[in-house]
Amino acid sequence: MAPEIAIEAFVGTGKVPMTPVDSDRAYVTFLAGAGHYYKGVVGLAKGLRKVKSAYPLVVAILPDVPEEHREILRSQGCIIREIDPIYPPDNQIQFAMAYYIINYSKLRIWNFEEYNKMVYLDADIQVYENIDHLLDTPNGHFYAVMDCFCEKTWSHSPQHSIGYCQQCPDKVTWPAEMGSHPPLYFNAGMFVFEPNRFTYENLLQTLTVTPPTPFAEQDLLNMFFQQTYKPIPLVYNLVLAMLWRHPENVELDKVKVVHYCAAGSKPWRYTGKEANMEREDIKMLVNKWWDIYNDSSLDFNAEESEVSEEKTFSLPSIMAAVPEPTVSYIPAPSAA
Ligand SMILES: O=c1ccn([C@@H]2O[C@H](COP(=O)(O)OP(=O)(O)O[C@H]3O[C@H](CO)[C@H](O)[C@H](O)[C@H]3O)[C@@H](O)[C@H]2O)c(=O)[nH]1
Ligand SMILES: O[C@H]1[C@H](O)[C@@H](O)[C@H](O)[C@@H](O)[C@H]1O
Repeated sequence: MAPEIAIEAFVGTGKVPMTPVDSDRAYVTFLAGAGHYYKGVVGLAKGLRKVKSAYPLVVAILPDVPEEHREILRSQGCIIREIDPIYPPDNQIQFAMAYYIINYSKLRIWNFEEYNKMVYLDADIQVYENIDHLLDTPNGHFYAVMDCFCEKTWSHSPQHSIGYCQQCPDKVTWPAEMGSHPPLYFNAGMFVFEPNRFTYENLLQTLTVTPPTPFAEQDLLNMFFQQTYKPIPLVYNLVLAMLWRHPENVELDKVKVVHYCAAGSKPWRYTGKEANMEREDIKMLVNKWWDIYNDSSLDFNAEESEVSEEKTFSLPSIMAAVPEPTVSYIPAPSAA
């Protein structure tokens, strides 16, 4: 049976609010390392400007991001929020990608209590239509898009082993002999959440007693928010593999948010040589990303912007009052 998708709240009219917006709402992304992901954040900041989002983009940033990258992000109007890394308990585990270990640090965003509601977006995401209405969704739920289990990064999973995917649950049904049906599982590249200190501490506490698993913080978040998770339509996070795995579920012209997560699809690394990367729809989406990235008319203009500078400058003083709970640090492999 197809799962219930929470669409009633999505009245996205395409209209952009003209009145001053709540300063306790924002978009947030996460940045680690000295590689090229900062380009993703630049692209995202420009993409949000292009769709006339009324809310700022906060960047949860790890200490290993070089100063010149931080400077570029500031010059693009991003609000830089320093975070410390978070690592899971020590364990011999093979992550789906070795660098996923660093993604546990994303959990710090629950501590951004100066915001009541945020939309999290990975740096390899681009927003092509205004999605500010996601910040009007009723509180008390964790909103995200259901993932697909068909790519080989999922080969560790029982779902993948029998060819089951929640995107087409009737094609291969879940066999009774494999136990109870697995709960719905979301992709953690995009989600709507409420920062909250209690949730934050609870998440970190849960992490200390949860052995790491292949999809790192994505698995942890799925477990933690299982009861409050509400699936939202895939137009809010098109995981690219959906294009070749479940084309019948995708209406590309309606997609608002594209997630360049398929192997070889990150626009700043795209060569077209990896599997599926020569598809016309992929080429079109990669070009569309570059068009925004290269569009200098979308560069941040402090005078035109209504993003509150006050907020930018008041952050350190707010956060100075909030001590970070202790977690263990270990060196992480870097993502190219
Ligand atoms: O060196 C890095 C690696 C990651 N990131 C940040 O972490 C995010 C997640 O990394 P990927 O985009 O490479 O991850 P995928 O899209 O392949 O993976 C999926 O699984 C991951 C499991 O850790 C996360 O949950 C992620 O959000 C989800 O989309 C990036 O977008 C970026 O914001 C960096 O800044 N630098
Ligand atoms: O959640 C995962 C993740 O985003 C991976 O990067 C991608 O390869 C998978 O297809 C997806 O299911």
